[in-house]
Amino acid sequence: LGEDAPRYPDRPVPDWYRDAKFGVFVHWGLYSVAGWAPPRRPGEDVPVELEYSHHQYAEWYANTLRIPGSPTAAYHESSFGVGTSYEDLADAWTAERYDPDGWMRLFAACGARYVVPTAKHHDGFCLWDTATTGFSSVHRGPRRDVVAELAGAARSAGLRFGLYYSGALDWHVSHFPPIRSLTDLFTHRRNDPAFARHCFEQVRELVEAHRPDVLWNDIDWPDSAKAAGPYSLAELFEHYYDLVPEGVVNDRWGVPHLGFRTREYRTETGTPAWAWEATRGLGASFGYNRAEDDTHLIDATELVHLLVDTVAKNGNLLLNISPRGDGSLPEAQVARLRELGRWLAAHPDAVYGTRPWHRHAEPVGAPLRYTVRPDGTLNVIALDPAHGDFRLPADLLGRPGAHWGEGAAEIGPDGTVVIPEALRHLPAAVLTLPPS
Ligand SMILES: CC(=O)NC[C@H]1N[C@@H](C)[C@@H](O)[C@@H](O)[C@@H]1O
Repeated sequence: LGEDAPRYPDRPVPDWYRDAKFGVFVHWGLYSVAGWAPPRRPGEDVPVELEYSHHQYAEWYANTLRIPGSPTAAYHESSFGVGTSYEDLADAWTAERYDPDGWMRLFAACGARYVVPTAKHHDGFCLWDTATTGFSSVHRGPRRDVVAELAGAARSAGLRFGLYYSGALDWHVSHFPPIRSLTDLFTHRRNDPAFARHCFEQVRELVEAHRPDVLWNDIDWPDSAKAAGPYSLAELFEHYYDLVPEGVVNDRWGVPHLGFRTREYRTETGTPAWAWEATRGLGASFGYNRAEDDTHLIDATELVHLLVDTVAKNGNLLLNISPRGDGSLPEAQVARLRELGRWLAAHPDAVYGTRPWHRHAEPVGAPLRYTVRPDGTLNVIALDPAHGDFRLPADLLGRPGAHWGEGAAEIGPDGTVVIPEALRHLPAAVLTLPPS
């Protein structure tokens, strides 16, 4: 790092974050009004040359719409007529069914411990009462300070409140051709001091007004803010941590300062020593996509397995929900969240407050995952109880006091563990072993 490289703080990830394990991401914005992208089922891919013209992320609508011949361009024209711009949609956004308290009570009931809504996505539309632009939900459309309402509702529901911010892309104040490749993603973006100041001032407004427990920046931050000086990122971090001592940031700022690392639609292979977060939508998009149906969404059992696997690997799961433009929540998405919440409510000690064991799973054999409670109790989580009994690994044989939730477990001399009939319908069954 050159001599003008600023000094960044070195801070541990706070325990509240590591104990929380499960958060809800909320991608809601102007893009939710159109709410369309080419739907994609799990495992389906498109050739790399179509990656951007057929982008599955509906929140990329403003970019995809500008790619000539894209399905989104056709959808836009047929839905809104030739000559209607993306930004014209701001005045069509009424959010008439938006219920911040209802959202947050639902997320808390589904076992989330923190929530991260989008304050500004790549389209540049701000969801808070900002002095930096008139392109906001206070000046246009809903005419509501969405972020303020969500912050109040989240904390009333007992949730930690974080904010997503698009630090690299703001298509409202940039004038590039549409992004059509990964190369464009890094060249069609502003890095100039004026933009760096714009981003600094926007995030400072959010920090000072709402003291977010998480600052979730996306993609990168303007390069000119990465040297020492006014409106620098180092100054912004210092201000943030002064106001929010238990605050935590992610790893997408493009500087040698991070809190938790992020994996988007991906997982870690093993158990990293550092705190990390797996994030994904319930379908293939973060923003609402009206073209998605039940068959495009992860199913509830897979969701439980995703959470358990992530936690066993020292991660958190930040699971996204995509409200419609009117503020209602897609029923199929809510159903999956509730199913996950039911499992979590029955097995809280298998997840919350745990830390990884020395291995997260078995290399071969029954699909087991391990987590350790603060008192040293080992949770042996069977991911597929319907397929019946499994064998305890050798290093767990003979440990006394094995228990299922309600009763002692039956373990044969060869380690065979009989899964009680009553547990075989669950997405996962939890056997506990007292500290050895
Ligand atoms: C890996 C990466 O930079 N992803 C950017 C991606 N992040 C998602 C959480 C959504 O907000 C996408 O719209 C965004 O482009």
